[in-house]
Amino acid sequence: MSKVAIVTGSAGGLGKGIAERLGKDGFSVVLHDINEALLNETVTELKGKNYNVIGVKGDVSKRDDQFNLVKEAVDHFGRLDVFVNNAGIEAVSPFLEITEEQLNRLFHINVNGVVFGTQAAANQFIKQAGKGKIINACSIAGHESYEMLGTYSATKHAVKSFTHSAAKELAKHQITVNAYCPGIAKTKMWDRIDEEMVKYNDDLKPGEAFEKFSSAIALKRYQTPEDVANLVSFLASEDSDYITGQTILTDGGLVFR
Ligand SMILES: NC(=O)C1=CN([C@@H]2O[C@H](COP(=O)(O)OP(=O)(O)OC[C@H]3O[C@@H](n4cnc5c(N)ncnc54)[C@H](O)[C@@H]3O)[C@@H](O)[C@H]2O)C=CC1
Ligand SMILES: CC(=O)C(C)=O
Repeated sequence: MSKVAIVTGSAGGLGKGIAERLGKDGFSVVLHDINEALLNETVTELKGKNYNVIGVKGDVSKRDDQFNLVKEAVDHFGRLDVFVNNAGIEAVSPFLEITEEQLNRLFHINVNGVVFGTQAAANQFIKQAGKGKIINACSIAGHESYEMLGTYSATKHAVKSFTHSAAKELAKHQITVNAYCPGIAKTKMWDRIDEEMVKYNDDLKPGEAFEKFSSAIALKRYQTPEDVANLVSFLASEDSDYITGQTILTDGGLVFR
């Protein structure tokens, strides 16, 4: 029986790249997203490449949706081995303009989502007599706090903290909890960040915020979903069995810790 992985927010962007890589690694993969139309498209695309995948629509910020996601995975594939808390959203604004709505929206999805996903996956791993891997999307913004991305950076610092505490508590079940911390990847998320940064700075033209951030990368190229998937593939494999509670940077040399 092949191993089973769930990847949240995998209809597009980094999540899609991770789902495809885990499929290539031999996992049966449950794709999950709030965007049902895009999710269906991606599931069809990956099935066309002969990966063993299904799609489940849901919202990571809703605890019931996360438990339902794990149930659907187990009903369909019989077990669960890896849960990737990938879904996340951004917000761009000066600190003095951060609103209650922005704080609630980002924390609900980026932080509550990771907590609920971890709880749902860990419950299943414990039912299966332990062992399992939880892998969270953190960011360079979980190590460094960025101007105009204050709320987003705070949520990623919270992801780092929950990665540490969950790793400590779940280790007795042989469950590992780690996080990948990407740098600057050209997904829809960065298209939106770039667009918003232009609105707040008359000197910036479209594309320039992305270029400015990217130009500081030591390896001199922006990140692809495959770069991120390489690290997640390792964290999902037995080669990472002795690693837990780590938030690992994959950023081409941008933030040095
Ligand atoms: N793109 C980048 O440069 C970086 C991204 N990250 C993190 O990587 C993760 C993926 O980012 P990207 O692929 O760039 O974003 P993206 O915006 O391109 O894709 C995110 C996916 O998550 C889905 N999603 C959004 N809210 C959801 C919800 N409530 N429930 C379920 N699905 C939902 C979206 O529909 C979309 O398909 C995020 O957690 C992000 O914070 C971290 C560092 C850098
Ligand atoms: C999008 C992101 O994670 C950044 C700017 O670090």
